[in-house]
Amino acid sequence: MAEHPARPCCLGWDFSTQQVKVVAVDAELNVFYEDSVNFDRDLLEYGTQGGVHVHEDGLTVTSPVLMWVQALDIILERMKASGFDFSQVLALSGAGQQHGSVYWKTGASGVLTSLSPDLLLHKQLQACFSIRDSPVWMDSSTTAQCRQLEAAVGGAQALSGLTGSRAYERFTGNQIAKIYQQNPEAYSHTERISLVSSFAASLFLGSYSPIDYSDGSGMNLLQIQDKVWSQVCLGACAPHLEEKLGSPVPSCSVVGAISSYYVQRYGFSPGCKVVAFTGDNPASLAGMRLEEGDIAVSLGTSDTLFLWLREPMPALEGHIFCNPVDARHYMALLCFKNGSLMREKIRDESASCSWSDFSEALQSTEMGNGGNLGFYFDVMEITPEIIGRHRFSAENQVSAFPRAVEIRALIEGQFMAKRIHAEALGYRVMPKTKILATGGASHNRDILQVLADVFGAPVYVTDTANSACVGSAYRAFQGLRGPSPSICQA
Ligand SMILES: O=C(CO)[C@@H](O)[C@H](O)CF
Repeated sequence: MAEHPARPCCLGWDFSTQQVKVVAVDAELNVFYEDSVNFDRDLLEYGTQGGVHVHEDGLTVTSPVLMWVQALDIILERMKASGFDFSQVLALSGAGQQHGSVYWKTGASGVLTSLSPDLLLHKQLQACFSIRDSPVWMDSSTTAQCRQLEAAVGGAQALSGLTGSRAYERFTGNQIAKIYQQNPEAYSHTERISLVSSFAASLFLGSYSPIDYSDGSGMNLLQIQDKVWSQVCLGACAPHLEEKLGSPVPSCSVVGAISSYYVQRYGFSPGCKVVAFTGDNPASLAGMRLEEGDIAVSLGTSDTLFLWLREPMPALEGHIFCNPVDARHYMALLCFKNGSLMREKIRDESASCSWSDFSEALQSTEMGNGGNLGFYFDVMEITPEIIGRHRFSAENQVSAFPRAVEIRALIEGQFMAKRIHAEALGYRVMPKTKILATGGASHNRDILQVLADVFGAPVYVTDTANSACVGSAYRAFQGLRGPSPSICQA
């Protein structure tokens, strides 16, 4: 086998909804290796669609936890077969789809700490989970538990002020409450509850990894200011929950050295460090190298805004998480369901299905659209909860606009809504603000010009395909540097 030159690196993992992915990043931050296992394509025996099972009630959505474990086995075996030099891995970190949860059965820690290097992980962990089908972020079956939690803390705004979000069905505390209420025996046989991120870190550690502040902010359980579990929220969800969760840690913490399983089976260095894993969106914020005052706008099927905040103002819309890069700061996520599908509908109706006609309409109309405003929600919007098309001239509400006015009204309305909701969460445009645009619509310069005009800031286009993985590798390097008193300790 040709000798590869030594190339010290960090690995970044992403345990996402549809796949497990890994990148290797060298000291110059170049990605020189990547691989992925797609659950639907490569693990047919689990029968998932989009990596999940949607249950008959149409609300419950789960993923088989052993599928995630087996995907990791496949990637590691492929890396080994390709001659990847694991001894050069200085540290690793990773991301997981947010809000999903893993339930380790009583006694599982004994298996995790004594893994045999002669066997694959999924063969050894078969009996380690009290819940074999983990609830994931697409689940919306816990509305009753959401109302119970909000009532326990004094309402939706009170919960948002405490944990960064009002109660959401996908948030982990509500999922745990449902399992406790509907499957108390499984809950009583659970010794540890992980997020997908800390579950993945546990596989590498060979012991239970703590939950990090940033992903823990997506549970409706963590007090985001004090960075401790909220006793009133824990108590409202399930008994003895704090001991099952363990104590949360700063996101850039080194949580331990890699398990001897990987040293003996794959040739990792015994000194390889494991840095706390976090949620996919916090990891993406790191991967996009966002700084204070910056915004990342993902213009896809739904539009997602990533904000870096110093002084958050928790609201009933959007989510505030502890910042994964600087524990003194925060990040916010705003999701808008009426994104590209809405833009495509108006393109078809008012620009003859042509993006070039759409662009010409934006070029032929002035910023401010002569005082005409439009808000377009053909599906029930998340932010805020509203549906329908609403048009206003400078004088009053109207039922239609000329074609070119309609197009500018759509785009200006979408971006003004983003700025208004961002500022409601405490975001402020700063002189150094950069806007990073990604996703389909970021290929249209005329749409980006409106984005720049609305925010009064320069717009840069970025590719975020690997952002969660690459961000995780960056965070592994950050963890290696050791806790900077200012930014790693809250
Ligand atoms: O629910 C979400 C964020 O709150 C999603 O972006 C998941 O993190 C996707 F995995």
